[in-house]
Amino acid sequence: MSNKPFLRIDNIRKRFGPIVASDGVSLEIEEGEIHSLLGENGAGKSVLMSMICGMVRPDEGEIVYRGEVVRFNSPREAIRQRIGMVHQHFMLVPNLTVAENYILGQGSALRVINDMDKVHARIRALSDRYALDVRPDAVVEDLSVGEQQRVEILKALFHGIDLLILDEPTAVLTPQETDRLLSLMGDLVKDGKTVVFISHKLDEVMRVSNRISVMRDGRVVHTVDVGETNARELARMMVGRDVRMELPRSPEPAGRIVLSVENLTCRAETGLPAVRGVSLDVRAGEIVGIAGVSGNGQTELSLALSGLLPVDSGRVVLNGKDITGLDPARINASSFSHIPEDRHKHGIVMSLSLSENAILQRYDQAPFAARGMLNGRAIGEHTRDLIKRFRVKSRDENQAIGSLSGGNQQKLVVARELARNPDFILVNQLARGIDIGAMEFVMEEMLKQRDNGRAVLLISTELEELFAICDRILVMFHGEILGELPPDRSRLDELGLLMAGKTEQPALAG
Ligand SMILES: Nc1ncnc2c1ncn2[C@@H]1O[C@H](COP(=O)(O)OP(=O)(O)OP(=O)(O)O)[C@@H](O)[C@H]1O
Repeated sequence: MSNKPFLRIDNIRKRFGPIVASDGVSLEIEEGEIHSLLGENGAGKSVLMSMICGMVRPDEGEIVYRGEVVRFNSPREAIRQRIGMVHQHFMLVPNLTVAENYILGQGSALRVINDMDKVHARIRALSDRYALDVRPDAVVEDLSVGEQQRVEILKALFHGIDLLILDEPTAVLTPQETDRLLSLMGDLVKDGKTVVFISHKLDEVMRVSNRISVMRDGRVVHTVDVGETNARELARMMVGRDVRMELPRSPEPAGRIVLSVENLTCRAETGLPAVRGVSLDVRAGEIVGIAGVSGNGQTELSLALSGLLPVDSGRVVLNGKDITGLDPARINASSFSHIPEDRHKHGIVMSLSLSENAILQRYDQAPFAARGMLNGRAIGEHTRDLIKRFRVKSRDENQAIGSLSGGNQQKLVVARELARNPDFILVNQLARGIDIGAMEFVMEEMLKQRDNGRAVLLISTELEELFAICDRILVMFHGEILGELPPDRSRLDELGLLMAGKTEQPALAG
């Protein structure tokens, strides 16, 4: 490694109106290292990476890359300088092939068509070299989430990047796919690439990093070598206190059936079958988990339960009452809370304030409304209480929710839904994007709900989330429930196999 750092971020400041996202942040990335970036929700990780990738311009400070001050005006300019980022939400065009995605916007169609053989050959060579299993002629929408992520990574390599930024890449992967990604990161650095890895999962960060930086309040407050730290210390650096990794649980037996799903079938928006005869019960005082790789019908199951997707056949019964096919507002009013997978689409209205979002389903009910008028004081008090209890990082309750960091938006949705005191809580991705300190708190709140006799159905791709709070875990694959397991970490491999659709061990030869 040379004396000059590969990438030096020097005293960068970035404000959004009164909000300080980067408060004089400085960071050095060395060539050939895996550098992880940790920090609480709203600490400023995404904004910092967006500045390195040309998506956001800093107000002050310098980015020095390979010894030269750089100012990127677009991601394309950053890619030209060999800096690429794989975002949490993939940027691929679903109905095009892998190769077509890679050459989008790359010069004249004629030249590209003539070069298509070369493009395919280059993709195959890179795929072989890094064992990525990417076929250049595969259509993106036919691929699983894990495969699409490999397509995104290979795209960055195809463009010849030397610095790869991965933003929470393991959030949607099975344990097996996560192992594979972590070892790929190792192979990339062996070939001289440099990786920045953003994650809230400390075990992964400990496994792959050379160095780890922790951000707080828009600054890097610690940079440590991996050999000199451990997960517990990292958690403390992030959150400023000890974080409990295991949550105590009371052994209360479950009570009456609150939600019963009988042989439910529905189709995805594309018209293809998505949920194929799912039956399950959730009882008062239990948390039932549904594990699975995303794209196996979980989205449609939760939308169908909450009235957001038509049901083809089967029944949903809540508190003994058939709610199948009711409109979402009526389901919402029947003691049914929903923490949705896609909070932007189904959870919040980005342009509205925190207050307005806090009472979205209850704006016409006491104490928030009386005689047809909104009661601003009651709404304000309620919202401030949610913000305080769930530590939603925000200026005040009148701020637009769209300007909060992703994790803080999620905290407000969870706070709102739990405050409604429902009998049944449907959760799809509880802690999506939430940092570990907040996750501990949110999980404790879920366990309190359980202990107070609520029934919870928790759909998640995060196994840690499921193991931490579920009483039993169902595994969903291709629209069906393939099996049930206790929340026992020693059976992680079994769970991973079920998530990949394997219900039986292969027969022994002979
Ligand atoms: N476009 C914007 N307008 C206003 N404020 C913004 C904007 N983008 C980011 N912020 C603010 O900047 C701060 C840092 O946000 P950032 O998204 O970088 O946090 P983060 O560390 O990535 O958090 P998370 O782990 O929740 O993703 C937050 O307080 C956020 O509200």
